[in-house]
Amino acid sequence: MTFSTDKAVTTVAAPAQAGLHFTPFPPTKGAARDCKKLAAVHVDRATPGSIVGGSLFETMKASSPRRAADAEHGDWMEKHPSALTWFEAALGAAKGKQIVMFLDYDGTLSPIVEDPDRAVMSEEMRDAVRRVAEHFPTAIVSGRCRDKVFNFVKLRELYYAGSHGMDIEGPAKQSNKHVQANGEEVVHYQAGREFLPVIEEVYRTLTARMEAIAGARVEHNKYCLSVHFRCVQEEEWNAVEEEVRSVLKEYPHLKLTHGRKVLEIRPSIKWDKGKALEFLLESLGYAGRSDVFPIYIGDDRTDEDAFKVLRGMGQGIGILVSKFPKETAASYSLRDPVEVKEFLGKMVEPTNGDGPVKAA
Ligand SMILES: O=P(O)(O)OC[C@H]1O[C@H](O[C@H]2O[C@H](CO)[C@@H](O)[C@H](O)[C@H]2O)[C@H](O)[C@@H](O)[C@@H]1O
Repeated sequence: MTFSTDKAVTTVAAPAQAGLHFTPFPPTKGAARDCKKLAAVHVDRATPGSIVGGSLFETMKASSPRRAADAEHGDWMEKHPSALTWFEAALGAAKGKQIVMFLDYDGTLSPIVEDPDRAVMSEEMRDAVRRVAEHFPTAIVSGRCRDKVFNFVKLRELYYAGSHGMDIEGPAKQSNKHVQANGEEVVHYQAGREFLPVIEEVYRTLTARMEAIAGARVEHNKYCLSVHFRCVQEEEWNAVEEEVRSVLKEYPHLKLTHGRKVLEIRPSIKWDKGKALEFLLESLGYAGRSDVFPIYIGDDRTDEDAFKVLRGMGQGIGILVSKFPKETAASYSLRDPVEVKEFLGKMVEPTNGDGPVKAA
């Protein structure tokens, strides 16, 4: 079996020359979860003597970052050059245009850690994001629910698209305005509200089922759920998947995708991070304008929907955060959140007098 909705990411043709490329909740109880401690209370659910196989195991092996031979890595870097090394080229096409920044959270602004509740971002990163947002409209686009990602980022001036873009809010601009009870005008959008009771029901069922699998946990992200198996012994990954699939059989209007050691359950609606990017550009009054240059930085499969939208628009750049070659529709790459911070810092450095880009 394969994950039905986690579509294979488009492999993109190599740019002729690097640089000329595509200008083209509830919180868990108590303390941090420690994978080693959880492994110690591991209950063996694998069939004795069985070879671990099947979809999840195979898919994870296939999609997990892996070390590549130097030549393979070199080829990949030619297709997806470093946005730091090729900074001038990457941002050259933005000259005179309005940059709009889109930033994924986990693995992009914060390093991947075992306990999702502890994926905090550094003060230095917060400063870098704050400074970028002083110059360009900036949105955080995350699989986490909006409140949770806001509590990590804590910057009111940003737009937040939580639950994989299904729940969007930010300062009011051009369109999609909504007047709140306190009279404040905000950009506001919620897709799939009708799914909230179903998501709640599945959350309760899955949480109960996962109690039998050491290290597994279910995270409530309001419009979607994340079933984490980072702390589950590899032999049991299939058990996690089987439990999830057996529950989802009863819910044909929910779909299953996967990210970094996480299974993600969300409503089967045509809404994703790419749609959120389009919605935000429209809300800011930039829909259909050729003088806009969106930059999207993300590390995970769900970010590919946004990279593809940028490719389709032929405007802006997608930047994949990865140390290893991965299939991606992004044009450029950065190795890790440390490089993301550096890139954000460079974006607001004054260069050539008026800088490479038009300020917001
Ligand atoms: O769209 P994102 O902001 O990247 O959110 C995707 C998922 O991120 C989180 O899980 C991932 O990060 C955790 C903390 O580093 C890590 O423990 C986990 O293994 C990763 O998959 C978040 O907890 C999920 O709810 C998001 O769906």
